Amino acid sequence: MRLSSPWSFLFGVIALISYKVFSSLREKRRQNAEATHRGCGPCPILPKKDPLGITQFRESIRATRAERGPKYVVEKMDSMGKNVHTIQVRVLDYDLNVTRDPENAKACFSSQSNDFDIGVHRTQSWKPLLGVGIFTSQGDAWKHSRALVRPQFTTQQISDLDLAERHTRDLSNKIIAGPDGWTETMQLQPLFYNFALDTVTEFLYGYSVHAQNPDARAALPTVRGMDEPNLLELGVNFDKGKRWIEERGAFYKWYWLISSKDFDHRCREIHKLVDWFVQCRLQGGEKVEDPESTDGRKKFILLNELAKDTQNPLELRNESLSLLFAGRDTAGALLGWVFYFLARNERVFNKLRTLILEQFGPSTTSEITFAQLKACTYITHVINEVFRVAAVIPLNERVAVRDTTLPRGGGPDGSQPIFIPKGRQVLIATYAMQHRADIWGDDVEDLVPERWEGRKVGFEFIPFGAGPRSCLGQQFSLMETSYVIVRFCQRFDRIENMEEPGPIRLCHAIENRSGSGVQDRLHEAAK
Ligand code: HEM
Repeated sequence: MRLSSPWSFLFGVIALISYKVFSSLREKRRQNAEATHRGCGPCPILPKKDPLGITQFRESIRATRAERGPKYVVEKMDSMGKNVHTIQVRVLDYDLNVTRDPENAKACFSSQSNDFDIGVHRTQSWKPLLGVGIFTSQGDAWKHSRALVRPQFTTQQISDLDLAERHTRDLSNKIIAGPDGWTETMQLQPLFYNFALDTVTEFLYGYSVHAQNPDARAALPTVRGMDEPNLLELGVNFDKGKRWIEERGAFYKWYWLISSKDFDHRCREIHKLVDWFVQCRLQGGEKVEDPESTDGRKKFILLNELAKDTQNPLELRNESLSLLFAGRDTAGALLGWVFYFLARNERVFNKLRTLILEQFGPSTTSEITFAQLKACTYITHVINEVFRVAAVIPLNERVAVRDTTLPRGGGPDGSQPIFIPKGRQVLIATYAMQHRADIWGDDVEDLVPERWEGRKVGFEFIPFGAGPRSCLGQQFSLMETSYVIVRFCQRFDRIENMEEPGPIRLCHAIENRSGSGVQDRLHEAAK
C-alpha cells in the first residue's frame, strides 16, 4: 500500500507528537524517581493562566516594559505565599525555577558552583555584541578568560584616584549653580553614565572617550588600515545594543526570534571602536595613550597588560569589551540611584555630608586617599543600602550542568531540598531577596543605612554576585562611586528631588536604572 503525501505528513506529525509526549513522560518519571531518591520535596508551581503559560510570559514582558519587572517577580512570589521563596514556573515547554532564598543562592554561586554555570541563552543572547569572553563563556573557556583578566584588578591597579579625580571634575563642571547657589533642575543620570564611560575607557584603553566633555578629546593617532573611530556614539550604541540583548534574554530559549538590523548595526559600530583601540595598541606599542591624562606618569592601562599575554585581536576585543560593558552601565546606574535616594532622604544626606566634611574637610581640592575612602564606613553603608533598595542587578541566573538539588524550597514548608534536572535554569531574584521583610525588617522599603552597622553580610546581599564568577570590578566601582559622593558632599550642602511624586520606576535592561532618571537640583555650599 502506498500512502499519499498528505497522509505521510499527518502520520509524521502524529509520530513526532507521540514521541515528544512519550519522552516527556519518561523524563518526568525519571525526575520524580531521582527527586525521591535524593530526599527532595515538591517545589510550588506558579499556576498557569492558560495551558501554555503564554499569559504569564506576556505579563512578565509587559511588567519589564512598564518599568516594574523586579517588583512583578516579588508580587508573583508573594501570590504563592509570603513564606514561599522558591517556585517553579512553566512557560510553553520550558520549566525554570525562581528563588529568593539566600541558601539557594549560596548553592548556585558558591557551595555547589560545580553543578551550575551560566546558561546557553545568556551566552547566545549576548554573543553578537560581546563575542566569546569572560561574560559569555562557560567551563574551561571561562577559566581561561578569568585567568587572563583577573590579575588586572589588584588593589594597586584600581586605586588610581587621579583617574577618578579628573573625571569627577569633568562631571562636576557640568553642574552650574546660579547666584543664589542653586542649580536649575538637572537630569543627572546621563552625566553619571558619561562619567562611568569616561573612567572605564581610560582605565581599559588609556584613552577616555570624553563623553562628558568632548572638547577635551585628544587627537587620535593614525592606525594603519583603520578609519578614525566614532567616539561620540559609543554611549548610544551601548544603550541600544543592550536593549536588544535584554529582549533576547527575556525570550529565554527563543532568543533567536529577536534579531534586527539595528542590533547588527550597534554591534558593528561598537566592534569598530574597540578594534581601533586594539590595533592602536598592537601597532603602536605600550606608549600610545591619551596625552590629556598622563601627567608624564606611567599609568596602568588594562589593554597593555592583556596584550602581554595574548596578541590575538579578537581575544583582546572580546575581553576588553566585556569589561567595558560591565563597567559603564552598572557604575552609572549605581551613582544615579545614590543621588536619586539622597535627594529624597534629607536626614541621610545631612549625616553623610557631616561625616565626610569631618573626615575629608570642606575643600573640593583636598587630597582623597583610597584608605580614607575605605575607612569612611557610612559611605559604604549608604552605598549598600542603595544597592539593597534598588538592586543594580536585580536578577541573576544559573543553569544546572548536571542533575542536582537546591537545599530549600521543597515540601509543605519549603524546608526540604528540591530536585534540579540537568539543563534547568534557576533565576536568582536578588531584588526580591533584598525586599524580604522577614530578613530586613518591616522598614524593608525604606532607605536606612544604619541597618548595616555591625551587620555580617551573607548571601541575602550579593550585589556583585558571589563565588567563582563574582564581579571583578567591585572595588573599582566602589572606589569611583565613593569618590564622587565625597566630592559632591564637599561642594553641595543640599540636594532636592524635583520629580513629580509617583512610583519608583525600575528600568531593567540587564542593569536596573531609574526609569525617570535623577531629577535633582543642588545647592552649592558657601566657600
Ligand atoms: C555597580 C557596579 C557593578 C555591579 C553592581 C556589578 C555586578 C556584577 C555581578 C552581579 C556580576 C556577576 C554576574 C554573574 O554572576 O554571572 C558581575 C560580574 C562581572 N563584573 Fe561586575 N559589576 C559592577 C561593576 C563592574 C566593573 C566596573 C567592572 C570592570 C571594569 C566589572 C567587571 C565584571 C566582570 C569581568 C564580571 C564577570 C566575572 C566572571 O564571569 O568571571 N563589573 N558584576
